Amino acid sequence: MALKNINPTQTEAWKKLDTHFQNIQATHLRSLFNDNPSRKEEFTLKFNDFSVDFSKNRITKETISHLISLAEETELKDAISKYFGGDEINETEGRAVLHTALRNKSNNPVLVDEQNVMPEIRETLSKIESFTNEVVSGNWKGYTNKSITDVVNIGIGGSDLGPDMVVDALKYYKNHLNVHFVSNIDGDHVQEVIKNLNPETTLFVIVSKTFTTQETLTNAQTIRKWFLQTANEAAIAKHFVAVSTNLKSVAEFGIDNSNIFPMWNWVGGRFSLWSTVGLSISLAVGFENFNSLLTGAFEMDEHFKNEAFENNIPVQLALIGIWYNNFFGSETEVILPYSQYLNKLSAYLQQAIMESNGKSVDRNGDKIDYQTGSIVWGSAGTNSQHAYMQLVHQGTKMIPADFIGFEESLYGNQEHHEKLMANFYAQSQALAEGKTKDEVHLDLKLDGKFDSIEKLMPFKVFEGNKPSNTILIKKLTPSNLGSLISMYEHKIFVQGIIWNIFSYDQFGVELGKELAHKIYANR
Ligand SMILES: O=P(O)(O)OC[C@H]1O[C@](O)(CO)[C@@H](O)[C@@H]1O
Repeated sequence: MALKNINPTQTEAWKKLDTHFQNIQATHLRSLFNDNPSRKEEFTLKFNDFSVDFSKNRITKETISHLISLAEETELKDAISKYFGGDEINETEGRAVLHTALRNKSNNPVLVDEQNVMPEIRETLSKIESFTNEVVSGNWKGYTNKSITDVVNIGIGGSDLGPDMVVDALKYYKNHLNVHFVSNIDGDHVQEVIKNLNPETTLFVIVSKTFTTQETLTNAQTIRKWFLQTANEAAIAKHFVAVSTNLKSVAEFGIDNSNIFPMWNWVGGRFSLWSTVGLSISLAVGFENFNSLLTGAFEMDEHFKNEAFENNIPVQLALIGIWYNNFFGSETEVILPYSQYLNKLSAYLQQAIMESNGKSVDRNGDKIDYQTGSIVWGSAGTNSQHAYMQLVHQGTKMIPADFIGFEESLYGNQEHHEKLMANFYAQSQALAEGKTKDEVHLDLKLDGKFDSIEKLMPFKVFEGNKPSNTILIKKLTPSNLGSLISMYEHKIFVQGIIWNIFSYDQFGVELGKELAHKIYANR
């Protein structure tokens, strides 16, 4: 069944939000906190090891209630059941959107065209498991009978960003295999990766859902040629595996049938790390950890599917994002994980969010006259503080922020962790509260060319009232990482539903590809 086609700006809730915005836009977060000493508790939602504090947002209970009405009027509930139920909600490509089935740990079947896809998913997972065990244990031998030491993932976009981000995020859980990523068509990228590798002990995982992507095929061919300088064709079977839906083209590349890891059309590239695209993750951290990642995602799926909107973390994140995007006119969001392990999270989310919701026609094909997908950026704190946070604190733009932090560090270096978390809390507090003239007076010393405190004052005052979410998680485990990624995936879904767009195609990237092919052919 098709998704409903409802213009959000024509809903009653939108009109109420418009009026409510006029009333609340000048209200300062300081006064919201002063007026309600239990604001933090009232605006915090808990789930497993997660505690998500929404209190530093420019919202009241009334805002939330209008936003929930917006979700109801745009029939989010019906959309959620179509999403999980395997309906063809990717209508422009005629496909279901079922990355959630890949981590379905329940016994419930998932039907695509009336066929339960769970047996096939489980079979593929066991193929990932046995292959991972063979390689990690050293039983899998290369063409000179040596065990594998290095793995190279060759892919781009969703066939690179997800595995690369997760392998980096779970570095603490890694085994002895060195995992590398080649994505850019820039020949220097591939050269830098292979220059120190030994073909006898390297496994290449070619990841391409379509197996037509110029970057991936070019890099794979270059690596194949490099490999064949020292090995013969028969050795390819021991060193090249592929992940794809296009089994014919993979076979033509010369990859052994038993080395093909299938994936499915109903998994979007940017949501594919849970599928065989996650093979490099499983190789890097072992199948058990990969499976925990899936379980964590599944638990967030269940929360999202079953929890009432007012207690539903992805729904709240999405609604508050819409509040800033469509009423305050914010154009960007910054993602600030206070963990070096998550430094690549925002690069991953850029594709997930911007490729999904960067759309300007609605589900009816009509031009949209309201803002859709946000521009997403960010990197690990505290480095971000010494780079771009000046603009977030005192610039002219309102940039909602997601602070992501962990109660425990992995190596337990308490002094570092306490300093890290002091910064984590300080940033969101500074953004929310700012610093008033009176507070500046108390500690102002005259600097530079200024001969009076009054003249220096404007530069030292912080307006504050800058919103943020605080996502506090007990510890960076594979399972919690799975929940975190799944949380953002569902935020994307909810926003796409409310904006009345199709989130699961990406035609916007095709024109550039076509032109590049033409320019190359006519060079
Ligand atoms: O896995 P493939 O088919 O090589 O595609 C790679 C990427 O290209 C895109 O289609 C966009 O360029 C992404 O959606 C996808 O993740």
